[in-house]
Amino acid sequence: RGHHRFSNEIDKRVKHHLDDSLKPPGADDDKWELVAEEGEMKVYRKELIEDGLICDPLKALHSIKNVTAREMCHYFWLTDVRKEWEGTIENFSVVEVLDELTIVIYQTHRRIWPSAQRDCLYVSSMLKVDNPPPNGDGCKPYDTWMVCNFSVDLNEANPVAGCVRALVEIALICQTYVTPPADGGPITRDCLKCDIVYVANVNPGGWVPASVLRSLTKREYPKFLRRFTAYVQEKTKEKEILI
Ligand SMILES: O=S(=O)(CCO)c1ccc(-c2ccc(C3CCCC3)c([C@H]3C[C@H]3c3ccccn3)c2)cc1
Repeated sequence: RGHHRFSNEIDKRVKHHLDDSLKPPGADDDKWELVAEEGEMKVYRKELIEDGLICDPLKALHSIKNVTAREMCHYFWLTDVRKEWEGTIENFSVVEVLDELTIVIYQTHRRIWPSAQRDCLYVSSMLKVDNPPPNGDGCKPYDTWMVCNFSVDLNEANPVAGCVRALVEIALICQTYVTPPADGGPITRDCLKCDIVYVANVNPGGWVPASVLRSLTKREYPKFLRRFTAYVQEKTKEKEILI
């Protein structure tokens, strides 16, 4: 991984997510509200208003079979396939390449009537976590990968006129669990499980009706997690295991 002007910022945010985001809700004292539950997927939210804007933190836990942490993060980070699973952005472009796993993305979101359209400009970095904190239930993950997306204030070349800049601080933290086959045979996809923690802190950057935004997030995050995880399972099922 190359060193660049955002390296220290990335390290700081990765440390924050490992110290804070990996904890399951309920471990810490603050009140997470379960807003959606479908099978292994649990989506939590906290109500938070900053400067009069709805900035509700979101934390989702999920566990999916047959894929690795690296594969989940790879397909989340890779812009070539972004449109295959991301249904709420209108357009995006890679503004800058910082190293082989770190880029800057500019994207516009579909407008939410009656508020103005939003755009985001953020660093997106994928990395393997070398020394993950031990998790509660005792069994050690095979490996831990993360994608960190956070807003930066750069002079975007040609922002879409009329957009209000939303600020994002997002992490996808994935851990692979491998159950070797009893007969000592090779590891196949049905030996794999990937536990996911997805955290999203989005500041809308300006006024959006509270009821509209809250019902949108309550619907869109579970939909995104359902669609994205199914996409990765489908995309990898005939492929060599990337671990
Ligand atoms: O995980 S990612 O990095 C994937 C790359 O795209 C990500 C996910 C979500 C967002 C985002 C940005 C803006 C908004 C709002 C704020 C006011 C108007 C738009 C929302 C709210 C609306 C919620 C939402 C949740 C899930 C999907 C889309 N929409 C979410 C940004 C990045």
